Amino acid sequence: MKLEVCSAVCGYGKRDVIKGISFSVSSKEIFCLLGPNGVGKTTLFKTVLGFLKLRGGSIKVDGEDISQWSRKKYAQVIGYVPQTHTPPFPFAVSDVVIMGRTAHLGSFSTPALTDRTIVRNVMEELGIMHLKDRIYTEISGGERQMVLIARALAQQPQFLVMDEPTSNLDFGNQMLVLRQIRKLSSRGIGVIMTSHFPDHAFLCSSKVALLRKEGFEIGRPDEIVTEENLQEVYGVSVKITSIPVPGGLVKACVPLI
Ligand SMILES: Nc1ncnc2c1ncn2[C@@H]1O[C@H](COP(=O)(O)OP(=O)(O)OP(=O)(O)O)[C@@H](O)[C@H]1O
Repeated sequence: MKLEVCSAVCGYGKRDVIKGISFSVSSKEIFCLLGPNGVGKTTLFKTVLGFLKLRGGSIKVDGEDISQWSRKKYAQVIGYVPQTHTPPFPFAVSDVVIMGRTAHLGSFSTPALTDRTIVRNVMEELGIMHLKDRIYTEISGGERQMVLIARALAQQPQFLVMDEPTSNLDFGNQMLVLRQIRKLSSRGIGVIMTSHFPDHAFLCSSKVALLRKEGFEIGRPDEIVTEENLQEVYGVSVKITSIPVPGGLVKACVPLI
């Protein structure tokens, strides 16, 4: 499947935040959006997910304009891991994850054994089974992040939109999530994610967009995540090095502070 964003304009009120961005994400691709705070990454995500009205251009999945899709159809195709989430009720963690199955249930049906099995499998895979009976509002920020990822995976979408999926996580859980993202893409899911760590683009993405206050640049990680671009966009001097690891070389950014 292919998700195409063509000349999209996104924003609020009278202000266009993103002007005319175009990119595509296919099954198995991991597209990483980088850019400073406030540049419009979340705004773009909310527009792709249909939470904000597209102000220009089009968004298509396999050539079909998605602007008229129902919420249920969106949820069947595109999963979302938001940056933060505060539920109105003190749900048990397993109930939050099972909400990911909503898009697959009929109007009056309750989750079946298959839904519960899917939920158990994703929670086991993410190593959060021990949280299943805890109250979601009483767990840590990082634990919540893992629960939100589990909820999106339980949805079994074709595309996964992840807004800073590693933001609250400790180093071990960051790598667990990046590994999980790679695994999902190898299973056929197209992933669009944001990160504040350029290294994450090297570690798992196949394509990168670097958003600036004015404009953007899209390409392969090694074309976009360069010392010049990082200096220009973040105002930080960075040395990019290649490190030999089993199976090849991996690039890493070392800030010169
Ligand atoms: N609901 C809103 N109404 C009006 N303006 C908004 C709203 N939400 C965000 N903005 C503005 O839109 C711009 C882009 O915000 P956005 O949250 O998309 O940035 P971001 O790149 O995701 O930032 P961060 O990296 O800090 O999460 C900012 O100037 C922000 O102040």
